Amino acid sequence: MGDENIKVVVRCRPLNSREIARGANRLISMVGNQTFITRPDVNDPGNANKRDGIEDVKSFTFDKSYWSFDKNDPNYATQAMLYNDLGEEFLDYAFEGYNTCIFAYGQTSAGKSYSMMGYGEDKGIMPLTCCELFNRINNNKDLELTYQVQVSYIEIYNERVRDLLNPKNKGNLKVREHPALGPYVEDLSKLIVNSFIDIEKLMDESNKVRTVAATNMNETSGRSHAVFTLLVTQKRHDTQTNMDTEKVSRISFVDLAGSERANLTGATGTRLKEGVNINKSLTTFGKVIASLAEFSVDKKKGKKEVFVPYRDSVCYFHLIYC
Ligand SMILES: Nc1ncnc2c1ncn2[C@@H]1O[C@H](COP(=O)(O)OP(=O)(O)OP(=O)(O)O)[C@@H](O)[C@H]1O
Repeated sequence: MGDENIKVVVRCRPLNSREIARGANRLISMVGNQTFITRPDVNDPGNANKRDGIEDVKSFTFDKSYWSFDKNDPNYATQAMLYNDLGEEFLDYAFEGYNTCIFAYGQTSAGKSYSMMGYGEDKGIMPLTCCELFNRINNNKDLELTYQVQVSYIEIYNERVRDLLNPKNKGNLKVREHPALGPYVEDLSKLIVNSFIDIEKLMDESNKVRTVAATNMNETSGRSHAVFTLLVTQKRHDTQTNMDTEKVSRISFVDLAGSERANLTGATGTRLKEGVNINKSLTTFGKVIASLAEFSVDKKKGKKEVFVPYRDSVCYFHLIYC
């Protein structure tokens, strides 16, 4: 985005069984922070004329390109590498009192849930960050400082907000706007947790509740956006002045629903309606990010206002302010 406050990274996953069965070729390669995409018909002599004047390989530059194509490759980017690069920095900012947010965006089966949550022993950035948060808290030697950690977990499905920590609350939670604090979800549970084990238990329970349905493209396709938030309160008691001060920061992890095209997924009926809502909110996401990027450029030129369409989707009205 060209803004030092936003980092954009990309990760390439291994071919899945469906792609291997189809005899799919790898079109992606990565060098340093660059990602290259080769045209699928590059070796097809029959298409040589069509390719005239069009690049065979397109290159894209990101803050970092993670190569996770082959677990046996010495350059394979592990979950720990992603955490070390991104999660550590998040925690540093949180302890300084800043709010941070990480989104995983990509089409279904791209590896969003793998990178964010992880599967089995391959823990993703979310659990690894939570684990290290408690390591740092437990290693705190400053006797004037105490911590409180709260978590909330929501899913946004068909533009409706649902509390994953209180699934009995089936309702459609309202996103409201506080005049000073900005948007918030009304009646959302915020549970106090005292250890990483507490968080693991909550995640396990709530992930079972998450709206997941198999599509043609991914057996465990997440059909909803999921937002897990850590609210960290640092309380300092100054023994000399007998005064208390508080620093509150928020870390939000967002696992977006797949950005697939409806015809590829074989979606009909409810699945198609979901797809339409998912794409609507992802289109809004694109517009919001583009407007923020424009704002960042215009701000440098002295322009003060750019319209950012947060309200076009309940998802971004809530998320972008996280
Ligand atoms: N970096 C990786 N290394 C190894 N396997 C991976 C990696 N990323 C993804 N996978 C595997 O690819 C499959 C699809 O990944 P995942 O479920 O994370 O996709 P997704 O983007 O969350 O899809 P959806 O939007 O449909 O929920 C999973 O079986 C996962 O284990």
